[in-house]
Amino acid sequence: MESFLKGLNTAQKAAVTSKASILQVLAPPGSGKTKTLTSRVAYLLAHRGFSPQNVICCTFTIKAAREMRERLRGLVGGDLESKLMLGTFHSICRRYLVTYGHLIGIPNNFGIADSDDSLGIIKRLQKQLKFGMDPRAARNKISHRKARGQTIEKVNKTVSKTAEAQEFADIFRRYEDALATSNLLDYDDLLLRCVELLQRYPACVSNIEALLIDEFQDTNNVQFELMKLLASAKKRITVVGDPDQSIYGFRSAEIENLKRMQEYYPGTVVINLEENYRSSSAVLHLAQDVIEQDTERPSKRLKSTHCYGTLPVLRRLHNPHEEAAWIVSEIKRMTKLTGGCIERSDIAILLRSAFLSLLLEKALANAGIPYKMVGGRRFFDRVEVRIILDYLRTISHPDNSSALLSIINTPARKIGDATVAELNRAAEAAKMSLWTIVQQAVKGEAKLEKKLTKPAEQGLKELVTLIKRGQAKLKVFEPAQAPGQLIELVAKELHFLEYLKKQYQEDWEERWENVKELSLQARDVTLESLTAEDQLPEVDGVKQAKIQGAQEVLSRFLANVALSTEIESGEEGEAKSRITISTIHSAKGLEWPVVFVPAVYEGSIPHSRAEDTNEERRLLYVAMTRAKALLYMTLPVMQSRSESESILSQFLSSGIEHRLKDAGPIFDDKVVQDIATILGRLAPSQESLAKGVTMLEENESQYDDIWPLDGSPRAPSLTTVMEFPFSMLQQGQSLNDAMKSKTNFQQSAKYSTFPNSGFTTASHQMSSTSPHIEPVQIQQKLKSAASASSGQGSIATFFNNGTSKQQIEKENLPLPLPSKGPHVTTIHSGKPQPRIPTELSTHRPGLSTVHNPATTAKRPRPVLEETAESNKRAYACFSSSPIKETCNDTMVQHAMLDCIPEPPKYNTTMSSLQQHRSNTGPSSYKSGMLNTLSKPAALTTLSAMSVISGPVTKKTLGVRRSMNGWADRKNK
Ligand SMILES: Nc1ncnc2c1ncn2[C@@H]1O[C@H](COP(=O)(O)OP(=O)(O)OP(=O)(O)O)[C@@H](O)[C@H]1O
Repeated sequence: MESFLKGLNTAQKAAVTSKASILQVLAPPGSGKTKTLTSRVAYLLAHRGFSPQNVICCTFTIKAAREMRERLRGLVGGDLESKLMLGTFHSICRRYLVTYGHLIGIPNNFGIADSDDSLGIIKRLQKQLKFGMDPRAARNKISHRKARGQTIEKVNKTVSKTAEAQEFADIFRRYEDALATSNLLDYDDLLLRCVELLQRYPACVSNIEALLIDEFQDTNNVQFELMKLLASAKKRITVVGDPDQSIYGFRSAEIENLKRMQEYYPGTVVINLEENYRSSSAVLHLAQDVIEQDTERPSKRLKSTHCYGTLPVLRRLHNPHEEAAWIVSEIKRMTKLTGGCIERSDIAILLRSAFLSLLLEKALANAGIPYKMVGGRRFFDRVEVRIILDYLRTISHPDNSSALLSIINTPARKIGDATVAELNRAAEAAKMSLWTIVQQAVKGEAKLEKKLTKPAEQGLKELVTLIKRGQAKLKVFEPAQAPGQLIELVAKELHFLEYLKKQYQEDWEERWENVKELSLQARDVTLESLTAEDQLPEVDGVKQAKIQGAQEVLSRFLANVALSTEIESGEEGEAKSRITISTIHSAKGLEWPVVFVPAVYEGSIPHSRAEDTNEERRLLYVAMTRAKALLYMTLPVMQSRSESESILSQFLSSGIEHRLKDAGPIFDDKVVQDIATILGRLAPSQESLAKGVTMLEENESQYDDIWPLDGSPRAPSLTTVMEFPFSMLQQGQSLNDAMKSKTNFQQSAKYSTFPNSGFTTASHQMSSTSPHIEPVQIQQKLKSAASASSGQGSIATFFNNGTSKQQIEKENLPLPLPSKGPHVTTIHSGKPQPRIPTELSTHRPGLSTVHNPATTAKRPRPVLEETAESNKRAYACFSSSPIKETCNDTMVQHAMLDCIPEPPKYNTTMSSLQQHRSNTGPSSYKSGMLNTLSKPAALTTLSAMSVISGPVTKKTLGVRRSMNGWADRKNK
C-alpha cells in the first residue's frame, strides 16, 4: 500500500483518494482531518501528477504549516514538500503581493503593520483628534470592516450621517492614510490587496492545480473570496473543517462559509469522518456532552477508538493563587507517579484569556518548571528584542512612524513627550511622515510652533545619524547578511548592553541573551532560503519582482517576523522538558496527552464580554478535545480580582459537574496503563514507578489530598493530618463497621475539608461529627495531636477512646507504626502518608471502564460498569456505596490497606491481599522492600507501602533520591 494510505480508515482513504473536484471533509476533533488533508496532498502529487509549486495548502497557524510540512516530508520524500506553497493565508498573500503587488501599485518593499503598530497609529490619531472611541475598539471595528471586504472607499460611500458613524469613518480614513504614508500593509490588507490583485490579474494563479485548506470553519469573507480566486484556474478545492470548532467569530470568521461553499459549488462532495483517534472515551464523551448543550447544531456521530481512561477532573481551589499552586503540584505529582510515561512536554495549560498566565508563570517559575508560551508574548515581542527590531524597521521603512515613535527616545536621549507631540502635530499638519519632519527639525527647517530644546535637538541628531548610518550600511552589506549585521551595528551604536544593565538590573543577562539570539536567527537567513520561501512559479504574461539588494532581504526578514505567531522554543532537548501555556485560540489543531483548563467560571468562560455564548462553548469544547489522556479543569472559588465568589461555568454546571472527579486521579497501575495505551507508549516498568514515588519531595503527596476539595483555603500551617480509618478503628469499630463508616466519612468528606487540610479542617470535621466537643477542646486536642506527631505521643490521644493494642490485634488488624507512623504526619517534617483518598467517594482508582463502541449503544457514564472480575472486586472495595454482598472480607481488607497504616511486620493474614494487590493495586505497592529503619523521611510512603509487599523478597530497589532536586531541575 502507498505510504500515504497506510493507517488510514475507510472514510479517510475515501477522502484522500476522492476524484471530486470540490471536496469538504467534515469531522469532529481528533478524527484525523489534518492527517487526511496531508495525505491528500501527497496523493495529488503522486497520483495526479501535480507539481508541488502548483499546489497551495493553507493552514491556520504557522505551527500547523510547519507540522504539515514535516508530515509531508515523510510522505512524499525528496524536496518535493519544500516546493509546495504551504502556509497561512497571510503568508501566501504576502508572497503574491511581494511578487506581483507592483501590478496594483504596491512597492515590493512594503512593511507589515502588526497589531501593535495598528493600535499605535490609532492611539496617535486619538491624541490628535480627541475622539471618544476606545482605540482598541476602533482598531477591531476597522479590522471587522476590512475582513468583510469593506475598503475605505466603500465605507465612505455608505457612511450614515450620525456623528458616531462620521467619526468612525474619519478614523478609518486617517488610519488608512497613515498606513499608506508609512508604506505599510496591515494583516487585513494582505488579504484584501491580494483579492484585488487576483481579481485584476487572475493570470498570477493560472498555474494553480489544487487548493487545500485546513480549519475551514474559521475562514472569513475575504478568505472565502481568496479561495475562489486562488482556485479559479482548475477549481479543485479540498477543505477540512468542523463547525463545532469555529472559535474566531470575533475575528469575523463565518461559520456559514461551509454552507456557502456548497451553494457556490453545487457539485461539492462531503465526506464525514467519525472516529476519534486522539482522546480517551472519558474525555471525548464529556466534551460531546458540553457541545450538545447547543441544541441547534446538527447532531453528529462521534466514535472513540480508545479505552475509557480516567475521568476528567473539576478541581476547586480557594483562589487563583492556590489554583496555580495546585496545577504545579499536580504536574509534579503526575510526572513523578507515572514513571516517565508523562513528561513535561506532554502537558498544556490552555487559557481562555492570556492574562490568566501570570500566576501560572510565577508558580511554574517558583517550582523551576520550564514552560513555553504559545499565542502569548512572542519572542519577537520581548521588550529588548522589540527595541532592536524597531530600529531595523525604521532603517528599513523610515516612514513607518509607529516604529520610529517607539525608539525616538529609547534609550533615553532627552526627547520628551512635548517634543514628540509637537513633531507629530507638524507631521500631521504638513501631511508628511514623522521621519521627514524629524529630518527637517534637525536641519532647523521644520515648521514648528514650539522651538526644540537644545538637548532634544541633539538627541534627534543622534537618532537621525544612527538611522542614516544603518541605511548607508545596507548599501554595502552582503544582502543575506544584512539583518544580522545590522542588529550588531545597532546594538553597538546604542551601547545596548550597558543600557540593559542599567535599565534591567535583575535580568539584563537574560535580555542580552535574547538580543544575541535575535542576531543568530537573523544570521540564519540566507538569500536562497528567502528566495525559495517566496518564489512563485513563473506564469506567462505577468512580470515578477525579484529580491535583489540587502534592503529587500531586510524587508522580508522583518515581514517574516511580523507574521510569526509564536515564540521559538530553544534547543530540541530543552523544548522536551517544557510544558506549554497557550491560549485556547492558539491551541486549535494541536493536541497534548494532558490538558489543564483553568478558571472555568462564569465571566471567564463564557467570557463576560463575549457576544456569542455558543462560540464560548465551542471554545471550551476545543480546549477539552485537545486532551488525549488526562483532562483537568480548575475553578478558583474566589476571584482575587473582584474578591467575589466564582460561579462554575454554565457549560459545566448543568448535569455535567457530577460526572467529573473532584480530585486528581490516583496513579495506580490501571490508570498508568490506560494512559500508556491511549498514548501508544510502553507502560513504565515497576522500577520506574517506584522511582517516581521516591522522587516525591517532603511537601508532596502521592494523592491529590493537599488542597481541600471544596475550595476552602489551604491551611497555611498544617500541623497534623489524621487518618480516618485508623482513628475509627481505634474507636473500637470492627473492620466491616469501619468500612461502612468509611462510606459516610467519605460522603461527608466530600463536603468538608477534613482529609486534606489537616488542622483547620480536622477541627471542622470534629465539630461536625462530635457536636459535644467544644471548639476550644478541639483546639486542645489538635495541639496534643501535633505534639504526638513529633514523637511525644500518638494521634490516639486525640481520637482514641480507649481502644487497646490488644483489641486491634484481636481484630487481626495491622498495627499502627509507633509515633511517626503513617497515620500521623507532621507536614513540616514528613511526607503525608497514604490515607483514604477522598476522591474515592466519586472516583474509583483502577476502575476505568473499557469502552467498547461496538457494544455500547449508550455512552458509558461514570457510574462504572463492572466489566471484569477484577474490576468488580475493586469496584466494591472502593465504592462509596454500601459494601456489596459479593464483596468478601479479603476485598474489604484490601480496600482498607489503602487507608490504614501498614504493619511493621509482614502479617500472614495479608498474604492473599498482597497477591491481589500485586495484580491490581497501586503500582507503588509492588515495590520491593526498603529498609524502613534507614529510610530517608521522604521515603516514608514508599517504605510503608513496601512493607506490605513483604520481606519475602528482601531487596532494595537501588533507587536513590536525588538530594539535589531543585538544583537539578533548574539546570534542565
Ligand atoms: N487512522 C488513524 N489511525 C491512527 N491514528 C490516527 C488516524 N487518523 C488520525 N490519527 C491521529 O489522531 C490524532 C488527531 O489527528 P488530526 O490532528 O489529524 O485530527 P483533526 O481532525 O485535525 O483534529 P482537530 O480538528 O482537533 O484539529 C493525531 O495524533 C493523528 O495522528
